Amino acid sequence: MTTRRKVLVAAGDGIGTEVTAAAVEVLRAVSQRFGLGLELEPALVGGASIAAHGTALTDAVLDRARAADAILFGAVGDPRYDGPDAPDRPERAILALRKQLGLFANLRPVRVDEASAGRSPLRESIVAGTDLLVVRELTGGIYFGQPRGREGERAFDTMVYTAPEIERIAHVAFGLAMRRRKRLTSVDKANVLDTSRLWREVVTRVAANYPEVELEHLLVDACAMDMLRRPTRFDVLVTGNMFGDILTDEASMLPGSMGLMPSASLAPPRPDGTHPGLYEPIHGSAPDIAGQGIANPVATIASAAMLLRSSLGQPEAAAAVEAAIAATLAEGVATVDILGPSQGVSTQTVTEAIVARINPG
Ligand SMILES: NC(=O)C1=CN([C@@H]2O[C@H](COP(=O)(O)OP(=O)(O)OC[C@H]3O[C@@H](n4cnc5c(N)ncnc54)[C@H](O)[C@@H]3O)[C@@H](O)[C@H]2O)C=CC1
Ligand SMILES: CC(C)CC(=O)C(=O)O
Ligand SMILES: [Mg+2]
Repeated sequence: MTTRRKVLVAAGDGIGTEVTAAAVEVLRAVSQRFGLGLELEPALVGGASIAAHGTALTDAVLDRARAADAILFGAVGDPRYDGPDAPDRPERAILALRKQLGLFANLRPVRVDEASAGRSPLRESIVAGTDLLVVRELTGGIYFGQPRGREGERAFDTMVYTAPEIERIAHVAFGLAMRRRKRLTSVDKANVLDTSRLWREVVTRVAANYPEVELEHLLVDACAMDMLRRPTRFDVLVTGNMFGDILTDEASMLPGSMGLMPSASLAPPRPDGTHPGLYEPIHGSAPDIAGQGIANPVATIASAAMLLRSSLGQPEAAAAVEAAIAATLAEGVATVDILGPSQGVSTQTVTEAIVARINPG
């Protein structure tokens, strides 16, 4: 198998820089322990790139992203560039990377383990045992549809999906369901939207290739409710770009924090079976806590584990990182979003505890 090892590290803004620095420490430790020879190359994106170059994503960084074996991404978003006169919007960087690199499949696992199960008995009784995977279509839908624009007091966006776009994400989701508990929930708004009626038709068609998978269709509003009422009933969910974005922020409250939610954004596989991919926590730059050293680094470190497995073909190294995260949380070492201000520790303390478990030397 080809040795893949060049990782572009695009930290971005706000807590993106803090949680990415933590994941880099972990990648260095795992590289040392497993002799991976990882090359970690920093790159400016988002507000940091606007400040330096006037644009959220330079062509040079896009070229480096194309050439890398994988990308570790923090988060973009900076209130300084929210206004109408801003030279660019930081968020354009992540949207452009997804589109330009063809990262159409966004996998967002949600697991509730002992350590993160709710701290109230009622909550624990609902969420314990949750193990679901949201497969979000990432390069189509309303975030990319044309036309879009603003005409004075009127603004518009367009939701577009084509059958081939739906078909390929459906195949990814059915394939993953086959390797899990063989249940797939397709989430749409077919009672209102034409794009959703096509979505439902195409997913049903693709299902014929996977007779062992039990398929159900669920409207997105009902899904939002059931995600909180009975999350353990879900195995794999497949949905469009915006619904997947919203449902996964909601799902982060099952383990208890956005800071526990990793993600992988994948392009079609290479001949050796690995995928070009971008790996990022599902959260944003969190300006409300940026600079305080209290951001939860677990989502980004768990994203780095996904990177090792899916883009670099290093399942043992990935498992070592995941085991170190689980052991650290189980021992009660966690940030304030999990344990509250009196017991929560800093980003650095959690990171050091994870690194120490990977590389005790
Ligand atoms: N992929 C990306 O780069 C994303 C960028 N954004 C951008 O981030 C900026 C802030 O957006 P928000 O709506 O505030 O969403 P956010 O995800 O940054 O924060 C939402 C809430 O969760 C908390 N939180 C998030 N991550 C955390 C962590 N690791 N540890 C502890 N607490 C955490 C924050 O403190 C905040 O209270 C915006 O500019 C938005 O556009 C938002 C989502 C994804
Ligand atoms: C810029 C946004 C679309 C990013 C986001 O919220 C996400 O991907 O979860
Ligand atoms: Mg989001």
